[in-house]
Amino acid sequence: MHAGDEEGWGLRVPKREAEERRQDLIARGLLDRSRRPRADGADLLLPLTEEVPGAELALFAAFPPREDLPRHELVGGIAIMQDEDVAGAVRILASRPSLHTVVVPLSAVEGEFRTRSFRVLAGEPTTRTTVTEHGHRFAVDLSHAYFSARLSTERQRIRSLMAPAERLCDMFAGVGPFAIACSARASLVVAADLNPAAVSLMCENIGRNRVTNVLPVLADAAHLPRIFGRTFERVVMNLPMESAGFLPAAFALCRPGGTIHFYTLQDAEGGYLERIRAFPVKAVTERRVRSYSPGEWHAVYDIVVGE
Ligand SMILES: C[S@@+](CC[C@H](N)C(=O)[O-])C[C@H]1O[C@@H](n2cnc3c(N)ncnc32)[C@H](O)[C@@H]1O
Repeated sequence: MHAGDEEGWGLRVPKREAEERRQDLIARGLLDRSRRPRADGADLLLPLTEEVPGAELALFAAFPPREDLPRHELVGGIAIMQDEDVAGAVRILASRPSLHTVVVPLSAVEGEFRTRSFRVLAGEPTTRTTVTEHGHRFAVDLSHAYFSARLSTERQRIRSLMAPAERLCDMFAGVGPFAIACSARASLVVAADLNPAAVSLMCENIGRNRVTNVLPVLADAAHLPRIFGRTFERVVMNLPMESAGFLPAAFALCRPGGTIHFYTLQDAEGGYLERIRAFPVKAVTERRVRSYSPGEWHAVYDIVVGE
């Protein structure tokens, strides 16, 4: 026991399941984020905000107050800081047992592959980590392939819209998070990307998640209609800077009555409606996904394809 340790309810979980169980407790509002999980042999005790079935009383240390830490974003076991602050990075690393590395970006998200370069400020010298999202585990490498944890709600939204046994085409699939999140509802998911590193990580993720109906394709999305024809009930286009140029390919892939989810960056409500209505469209709805910069946001247009 250490000075400052306090008794509270905890849930004992095997260490190898800890990240998944932690996410589940977060989703149910039961994880006490003010206290540090405690290792006990092959188990981890996760601190709880209240007693739940199977909980036990244990001693937990308090985390240093979060407001004292420099701003950062978490992707799996990696914290991405905004500024190059080595002392701050060391404190961030010590603040959570699940973290292995703290990095700072050296560039914006750039190039055809939408990647960034990073400098490691603390911890293991790697940009590779594992992200757990709604029961799936994704291998990601921040400097070699695009991944954004902020799109997890959007992935679940698309999944919830799917009818059983749909054929889905993810035109810009990255390491496969949309494709794999939606695979349980689909008969077939074709998941394409131009970046060989992204497709290689996607293959790893297909294996890790024991998914058997995702077809990874290393290809330019513009070529997909010639390979697969107009065979899909749903098409995901997540290349927000340049998706509009691929609308002809998306309409050539999506069957009448099917839906295209067109993600784009815009600075005016309905900014892309005119371009979309140049195609056969039965209905279209628009939503804000997240803000990008002052006056600009990522939007998604859900387009029901007409005859
Ligand atoms: C914004 S990322 C989205 C990745 C993924 N959908 C996700 O949410 O993590 C866009 C992806 O499109 C890929 N890409 C860019 N141009 C492409 C093209 N012409 N055809 C296929 N993929 C492309 C990039 O390599 C990148 O992985």
